Amino acid sequence: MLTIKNLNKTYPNGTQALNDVNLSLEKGMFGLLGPNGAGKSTLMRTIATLQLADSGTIDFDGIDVFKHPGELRKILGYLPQDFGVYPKVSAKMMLDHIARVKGITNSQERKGYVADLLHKVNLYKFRDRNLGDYSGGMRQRFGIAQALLGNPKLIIVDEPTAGLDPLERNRFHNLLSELGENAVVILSTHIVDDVTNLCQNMAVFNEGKILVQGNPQELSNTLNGKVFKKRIDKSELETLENEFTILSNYLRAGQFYVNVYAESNPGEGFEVINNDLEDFYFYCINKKEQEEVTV
Ligand SMILES: Nc1ncnc2c1ncn2[C@@H]1O[C@H](COP(=O)(O)OP(=O)(O)OP(=O)(O)O)[C@@H](O)[C@H]1O
Repeated sequence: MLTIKNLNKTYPNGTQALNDVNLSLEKGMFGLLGPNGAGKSTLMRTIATLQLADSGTIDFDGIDVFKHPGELRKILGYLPQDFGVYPKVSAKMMLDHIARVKGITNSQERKGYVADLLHKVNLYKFRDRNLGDYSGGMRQRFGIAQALLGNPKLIIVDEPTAGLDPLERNRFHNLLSELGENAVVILSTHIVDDVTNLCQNMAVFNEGKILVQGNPQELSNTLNGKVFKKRIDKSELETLENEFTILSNYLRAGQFYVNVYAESNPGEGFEVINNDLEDFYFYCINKKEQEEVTV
């Protein structure tokens, strides 16, 4: 349904944010996972017709997105990374306004539609509260409501859970997971758990490039038996870095650990672990000097 071919973008300051991006997506939740500065927002904004690429094509259900941006906008729902709200306007009034802009001119129809949406994102109770008085999680749910206006076929959400507490994040996840049943949903994030929890399909993205694409569990499984953990003294880290492919270092209950990638047990003190998507993600990012990750 969404096909991106040979997409390139270099900003005037010389930063190459998109480097020959190719992607093919069908209905469902797709996770675009990458570190800060990888180029995720550039890709999201380009798909959402807010900026142009230097070269390449994007096709959604037969619409050439660069030639007919207006056609795409009719079926697009977009929650940008920096989603601002008018603080002195209520959720109900704001959604009503956006619905009118999106062409729902009949006021009775609009009223019912907005009420449905507010129920869906669990904000009906707070419909008359000013958006400026919403919590971060409520604002994000409002953001989803506005992105859902007009039953979009393509939904883009850019780093939506950063800053949400675990409860709000859960609520937000439940809401997002419903969307993938009827639309192509692209979730751009640097939070590995969001992708593990929500997505059937994902790509690791870094330095403007898709490093690998596939099912999160299957990708993670490719490292089975090859990730080893060791408790170390923090001072040993530098030496270990020269010797091994370190995926991550972290604290657990005040103790310092490293996760290492190796074909077989690298030696004393190391134990094989039940590796997860985070290990796979770090593995890909560490391999950044390579064109593509072989799985
Ligand atoms: N308007 C711009 N002009 C110049 N460089 C830009 C512009 N927008 C983004 N960049 C650069 O392009 C690269 C990709 O940025 P982008 O915001 O797309 O990444 P990202 O993956 O969304 O990062 P983050 O997770 O931090 O939001 C970065 O190096 C960034 O500094």
